[in-house]
Amino acid sequence: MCFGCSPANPIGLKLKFKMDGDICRTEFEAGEEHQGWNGYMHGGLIAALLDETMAWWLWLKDISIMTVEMNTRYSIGVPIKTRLVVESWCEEVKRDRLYLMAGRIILPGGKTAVKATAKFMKIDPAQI
Ligand SMILES: CCCCCCCCCCCC(=O)SCCNC(=O)CCNC(=O)[C@H](O)C(C)(C)COP(=O)(O)OP(=O)(O)OC[C@H]1O[C@@H](n2cnc3c(N)ncnc32)[C@H](O)[C@@H]1OP(=O)(O)O
Repeated sequence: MCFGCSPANPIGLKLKFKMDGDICRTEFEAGEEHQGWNGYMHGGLIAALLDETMAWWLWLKDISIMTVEMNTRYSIGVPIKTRLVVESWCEEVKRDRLYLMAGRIILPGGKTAVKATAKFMKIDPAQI
């Protein structure tokens, strides 16, 4: 029951993903329960949004992976009760096992609030 994407997880983000060319995209609106500072989304949950969106770029291509490293650059506070667009893409594949991914959160109006890069390692699907 994935915290990011399962429709059955009562406290999950219930994200749904679509590929658009080589971009994986989802939308999310944070509520009061997702706050850190008043009015703004919690940074750890922002990282979860990006982790999940980068992971789904790979899942949608039937690649079983786990996150092994992630870096997040928070440039603008992410307001709650605001429609966010989250995008991910693949930048490089090393030795057919390590996927260097990137993602961003876009605010209404088009500004990028948060950027992330991460490494995902291909695993045996039987491991998960
Ligand atoms: C229905 C749909 C649901 C869909 C549901 C979608 C859910 C998505 C969830 C989001 C994704 C997550 O958050 S996943 C959860 C968070 N992540 C984790 O818990 C991962 C924990 N880590 C692990 O379990 C392990 O590290 C593995 C299995 C990933 C890899 O272990 P391993 O197979 O033993 O690999 P290991 O020997 O360590 O490393 C292999 C090679 O990669 C190199 N390597 C290792 N780490 C790195 C690194 N960060 N950067 C560079 N290189 C690295 C090593 O040096 C080594 O090089 P060489 O010696 O070969 O030269």
